[in-house]
Amino acid sequence: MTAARDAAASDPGDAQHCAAPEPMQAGGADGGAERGALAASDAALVLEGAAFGYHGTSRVEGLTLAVPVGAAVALIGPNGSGKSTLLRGILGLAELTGGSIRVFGETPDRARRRIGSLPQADTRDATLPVTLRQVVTMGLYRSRGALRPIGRTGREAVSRALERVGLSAWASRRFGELSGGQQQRGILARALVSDPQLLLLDEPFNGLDRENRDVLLRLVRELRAEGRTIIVSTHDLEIAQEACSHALLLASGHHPNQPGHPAAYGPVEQALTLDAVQHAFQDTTVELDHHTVTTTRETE
Ligand SMILES: Nc1ncnc2c1ncn2[C@@H]1O[C@H](COP(=O)(O)OP(=O)(O)OP(=O)(O)O)[C@@H](O)[C@H]1O
Repeated sequence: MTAARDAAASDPGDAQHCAAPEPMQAGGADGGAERGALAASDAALVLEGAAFGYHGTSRVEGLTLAVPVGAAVALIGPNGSGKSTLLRGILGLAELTGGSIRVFGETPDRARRRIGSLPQADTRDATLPVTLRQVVTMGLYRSRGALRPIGRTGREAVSRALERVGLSAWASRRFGELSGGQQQRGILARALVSDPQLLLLDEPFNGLDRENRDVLLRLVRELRAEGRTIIVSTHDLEIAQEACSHALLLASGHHPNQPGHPAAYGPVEQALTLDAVQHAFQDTTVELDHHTVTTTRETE
């Protein structure tokens, strides 16, 4: 295995496998120093003791870190450690159950127009009778509202987004007729159409074939080179090493109902260490070399 995908299939809630060491400080891999050095205006995201969850219950907690503008952060952790919940919290869709959050110095609700997001593939309905172009156009509704006509500028933005992900020729196709990888790129175009400064990508590489994976990897690098900030959750640690400047590792709680917590945060080369990966993926054997990070369940 060249990724933590299989490890992530293990049950994070099994307390026997979760005899975890005390959580490392999120700033442990230089995150603290970085946070101190970053003026609020240089940070795309600042979390101070933040916790996020649902119905008053935290699902991920203890997040104290700053993400510099222009960083690409790989968000890594086993199933249930709270990756999606954190991403939803940044969008203002999961409750802030503790601490504070600032996105470009604002609350998530106020910053929402500056954020583009790609949700997990299994949260989409591909049966809707809409074309790819219509799906991408939906990305403009957040800033303009669904009832206001899109106009020429909007149509051009949609065309540019489609071109960017290499799907111009497929614009009139029904979304559900596209392959999984093309749908993924289409949703990325929807996220890009409003020219966001912060992109939240929830496991965009899951289930992609090599070609679509490479297209997406290239896009992540390009978007970052344009100065956009990206937070991408992934089970593929190679992607973190290939395309990201920073890594945030989340570990599961010690018991099924305990929230996840950060195991490490910082520049990839400092945060993505064997120790930190082992801490995050507690019931797996992890190997790390210059090129690949391999995890294997101990039971295998
Ligand atoms: N809408 C919700 N309401 C209540 N609990 C939720 C909701 N969504 C997720 N959870 C719970 O929050 C915890 C964290 O889930 P989350 O999806 O954030 O983890 P994850 O790290 O993204 O996992 P995965 O890798 O499987 O996507 C889990 O225990 C999950 O059951």
